[in-house]
Formats: sequence, structure tokens, C-alpha cells
Amino acid sequence: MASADQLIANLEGISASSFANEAERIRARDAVFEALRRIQSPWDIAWDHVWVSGAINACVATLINIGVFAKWAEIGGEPVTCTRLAELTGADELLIRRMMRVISGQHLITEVALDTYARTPWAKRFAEDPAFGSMYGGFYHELNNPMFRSLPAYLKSTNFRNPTNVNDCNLQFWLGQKGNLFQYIGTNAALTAPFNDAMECHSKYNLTSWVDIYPTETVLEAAAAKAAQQANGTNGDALPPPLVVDVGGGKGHDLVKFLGRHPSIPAGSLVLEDLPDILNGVKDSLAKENATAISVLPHDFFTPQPARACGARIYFMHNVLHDWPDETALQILRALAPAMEKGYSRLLIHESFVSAEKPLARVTVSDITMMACLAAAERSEDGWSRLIEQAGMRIVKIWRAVEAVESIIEVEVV
Ligand SMILES: C[S@@+](CC[C@H](N)C(=O)[O-])C[C@H]1O[C@@H](n2cnc3c(N)ncnc32)[C@H](O)[C@@H]1O
Repeated sequence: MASADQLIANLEGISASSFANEAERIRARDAVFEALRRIQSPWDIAWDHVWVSGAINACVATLINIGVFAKWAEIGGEPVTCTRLAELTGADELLIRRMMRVISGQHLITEVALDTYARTPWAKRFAEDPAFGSMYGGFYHELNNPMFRSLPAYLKSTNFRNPTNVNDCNLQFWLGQKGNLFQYIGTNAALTAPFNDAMECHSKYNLTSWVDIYPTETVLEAAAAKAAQQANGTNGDALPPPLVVDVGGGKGHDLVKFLGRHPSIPAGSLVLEDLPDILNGVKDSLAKENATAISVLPHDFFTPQPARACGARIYFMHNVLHDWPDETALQILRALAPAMEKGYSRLLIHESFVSAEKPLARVTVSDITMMACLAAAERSEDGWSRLIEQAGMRIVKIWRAVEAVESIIEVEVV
């Protein structure tokens, strides 16, 4: 058994770059977390849960609002004093110092000299990716925090029933009004853009990109084979059906990933669908990125697909169906099915599976998040199979990546 000094020296020597690949980093991270739990006292754990997480979120949101991370990056990102940060931002120096000490105590920045702090990769990320800060802003304070605060009282009020009614669940209990989560997001200006940002971050950082799991070149091959087959006898001016329609696609980040793989596809080959409120501003940001291959189409997925989105090779649904209980998810699939061309179109359902034994912690937290905001739940592999069968569809293949939290279920209409 290593002495405490040896053990501590070994731990001090590790960093995210100590590992050969991402799978090894994740294995080591999980082992360190498990070890931490074993050496923490019950009080250490309760302290973290009850005091630390609230204090961190309050300090980080305030430091973002003050502009600390942005100004720090603007001056080059080297170690900085709180006096300098106060000069740069105009905020109270003592206030900044007290909050910097909190996040330094959590090893989120490093105190390298008296009152002088260096950035960690986490602290750098706020300036590198503005969507990262949005999670600590509107997404946490307007949604996650109050939604989880009300969940125990809501469940008590139901005499501890497992919730399944999206129109009468914790969300309505907390807000004291009708309407589902997405109606609330669309009408709360402090939440709309942060929600989209949080989904982008979730898709970018938490999960293996769908284009690394699914062979996207087959999409172009299938479309080319179909075009060759139909070359005789069709009107040459008619627009070909889209390659990919991202149903409930938020900011379009998953289509941007496809475009990154296949930059030469024609304008309009990719269609981004979501509710009109959610798509506000998205068109402009895609135009800024020069993503002309992506066209934006406001659409409610409980209604039939518009003609221009019919007959696509791929309908992509990422973290969409897990938002809805089975009955509602079936309505969405049944509204989509008529747009799918038999023998050609495929639906890709990009979702997590909750396993019966030792399910991944990421998936169980997501499961309770779905319960808290939509009376929904993460599904097991069997749960997904049943849903797909009930919708009159068939699983062609399940694509899994070794270290990915999510899989892709490839489905066709029967
Ligand atoms: C959990 S988010 C996932 C977003 C994106 N696919 C991703 O993976 O980052 C669910 C998406 O479904 C959209 N949505 C909810 N209700 C909808 C409806 N009735 N019609 C179309 N989109 C809807 C939401 O606005 C949101 O963008």
C-alpha cells in the first residue's frame, strides 16, 4: 500500500493530458471520483452538495456578468490580480476577490501568488466559447435550479407517483401556469438563447458527435444512387429532397457537424427544423458562419412534414424523443412517418440507453432531469425497440461507439 505522501505525489502528477486517449481519460476520471467518494466523510459529501454547489453557481454567474473571464482573456489570459480585474471591469475589488477565492478553493482557477490567479482550461473556456457561460446563466438560474428545487415538494403533492403527464407535472407545479417546457422556454427571453447554448454544449462536450458514430458518407452515396436511378424521366429543375432533416435541431449544431464532414454539398441540402421561437436568431448566426447548405424551417413536429422536407435520406432526432412520454413520442413518430420514403428514408434516433444494471451516472441524471421538466424518462434498449415497433417502424441497426454515452438507432418505415 502506497504511503499517503506517495499517493498524493502521484495524484498531483496527473492532468487531462496524462492519458493516451479519451476512453482512458474517462476511465481514470471515474476511478478517481469513486476513490474520492470512498475517502470523503458523510459530512464532506453533504458540504459539497448543500453548500458548495450553490456558492459556486452564484459566484460563477456573477463573475461572468461582471465580465471577469472575458476581460481576462482580452488582456492575454496570463495570471492576474483582483486589483487589475477590478480596474478592467469597474466592479468592486473586494467583491471580485471574495468570489475568486471561492472558485480558487474549488480548483477552478489557481492562486499562483498572493491575490494572483491563473486560468485553468475550465476558466479559459468562457472566452473561447460564449455558449459555455450561458449554461451558468439563464439555463441554470431560469431552469435547472428552480426546477430541481420544486421537484421534492411536487412529488410529495402527488403522494410519490412516478410522473407521466407532460401537461401536469413538476414544471406546471413550479411555474403555476399551463404549457409545456418548450412553450416556457420560447416565452422566457432570459432562457431561450441560453437553452439553445446549453443544448449545443451538451451535444459538443458531453457526447460523441453523431458524425463519429454514423457513417455519413453513406448518406451522400444513397442520395447519389437514387438521383442516378431517377435521372430519366424527372424534371431536371425540380429540387432534390434534402439529405438530412434535423427535427427539433435547436441551433443546428448537429447539421454544422455534418457540413464540416461534407463541405461541398449543395445549398439547402440540410434542413433545420424547430419551433419558431427557438429558431429566432438562428438563421442569422448560420448566415454569419456562411452555412448556406443549411436552410431553416420553422415546424411543429406534432404536425405533418411540409412538402420540401419530405423524402429526405435522413431524419435526425437528437435528444428529442427522450423529452416525451411514450404516448406523446408516438404522436411525433406517427406525424413523421408519412414523410419517409419507403426503402430510402432513414430515421436516426440519437439517444442514451439506460441499462438495467449499473446505468451510467450521466444517463441517470438526465433521466431525473426529464422527469423534472417533462414527466419523461430515459429509455432502456427494449423501451426504444417497443416504441419504434408501435410507430410502425423497424430498427435497421444500432450504431454504438466505445466510449460514447449515446447510441444511434437507425430506423426505417415498414
Ligand atoms: C433537448 S432539445 C435537443 C436539441 C438538439 N436536437 C440537440 O440535441 O442539441 C429538444 C428540442 O426539441 C424542440 N422542440 C420541442 N417541441 C417541439 C415541437 N413541437 N416541434 C419542433 N421542435 C420542438 C425544442 O425546441 C428543442 O430544440
